[in-house]
Amino acid sequence: MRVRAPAKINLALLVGRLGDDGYHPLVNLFQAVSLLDDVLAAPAEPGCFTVTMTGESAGVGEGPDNLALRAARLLAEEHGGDEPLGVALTVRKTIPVAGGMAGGSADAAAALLACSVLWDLDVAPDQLAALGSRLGADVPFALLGGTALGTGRGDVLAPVLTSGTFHWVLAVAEEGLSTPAVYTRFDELGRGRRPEELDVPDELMNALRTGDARALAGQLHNDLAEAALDLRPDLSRTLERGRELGALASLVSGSGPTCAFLCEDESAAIDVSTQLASTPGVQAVRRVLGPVHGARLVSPTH
Ligand SMILES: C[C@](O)(CO)[C@H](O)COP(=O)(O)OP(=O)(O)OC[C@H]1O[C@@H](n2ccc(N)nc2=O)[C@H](O)[C@@H]1O
Ligand SMILES: Nc1ncnc2c1ncn2[C@@H]1O[C@H](COP(=O)(O)OP(=O)(O)OP(=O)(O)O)[C@@H](O)[C@H]1O
Repeated sequence: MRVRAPAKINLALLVGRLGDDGYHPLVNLFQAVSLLDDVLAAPAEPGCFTVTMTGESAGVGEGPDNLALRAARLLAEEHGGDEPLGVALTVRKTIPVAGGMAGGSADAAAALLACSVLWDLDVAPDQLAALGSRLGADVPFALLGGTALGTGRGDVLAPVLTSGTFHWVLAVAEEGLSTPAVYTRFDELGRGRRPEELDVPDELMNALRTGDARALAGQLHNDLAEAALDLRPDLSRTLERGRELGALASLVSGSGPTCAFLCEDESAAIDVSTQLASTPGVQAVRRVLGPVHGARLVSPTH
């Protein structure tokens, strides 16, 4: 079974004050984009769970902490019944590791879906999402895809209506950033919002509904950007460079350090992407579209 799952961009990320559970209440407007990881789930001896990482996966271990492996084990524990199960997973990564694009979450989501099909388990989508949220706050969105509003830890999702396709350019940084470290710096800066400040503006929802990239550009917002830039001041040069090159807006994706640039159309995105590649600190540039679907099975020949 082969499942493909998308990376995400946070169109709006509003962050409340740290809760007693160690998490922040969020208003998290996600969009899935066409940068995809692939997880292949092949039969293995009962009780045998393995993962092999391929592609751009430097720094990700193949041990018990691997998110795809944890997802498979969790699914077997909770829904596997009495028969011992096993799986040999192979992950092919294109989503940057520790890039603020939920790559680990995409792998976990893909592994949940691939194993549920491989093992022929009767698990409903909302049950998979519930398992996913135990693995990471971004996992339920990687299952759902599209454009969606996340509340709670970002894992309680409601789909959002959009028209057309948005053109994005991504600048992948040379080194990743740790999500907990960015949240900790956010706390140190004392920027947590009061509950009444956790709300998405109507203008943002309207821009998505009408597919108006210019209007959307004026509404993109990430509360974690200041903390990410504080840890990685070099990112401000990348953000600035994208705007100089004609992007409608630039933003840090989630906890960073990937920067996302919204472009008017395909030709503007080609211009931005070709010229951005030479910016110091930028390791790779990717041109992607959003929204795309969440984790889904692909035929073995793809
Ligand atoms: C920054 C985002 O990517 C935006 O979508 C997410 O909020 C992070 O999602 P994630 O990496 O799937 O998060 P998890 O793996 O569940 O948590 C990693 C760490 O991020 C912090 N965390 C995450 C989500 C949240 N609502 N509040 C938090 O404070 C916590 O320190 C947690 O220990
Ligand atoms: N299959 C996996 N793919 C990527 N990272 C994994 C995986 N399994 C475990 N990890 C670990 O998870 C951590 C976060 O990696 P990830 O690529 O998901 O970061 P991220 O995109 O910044 O996350 P997010 O945007 O959800 O906050 C890294 O320390 C990485 O080693």
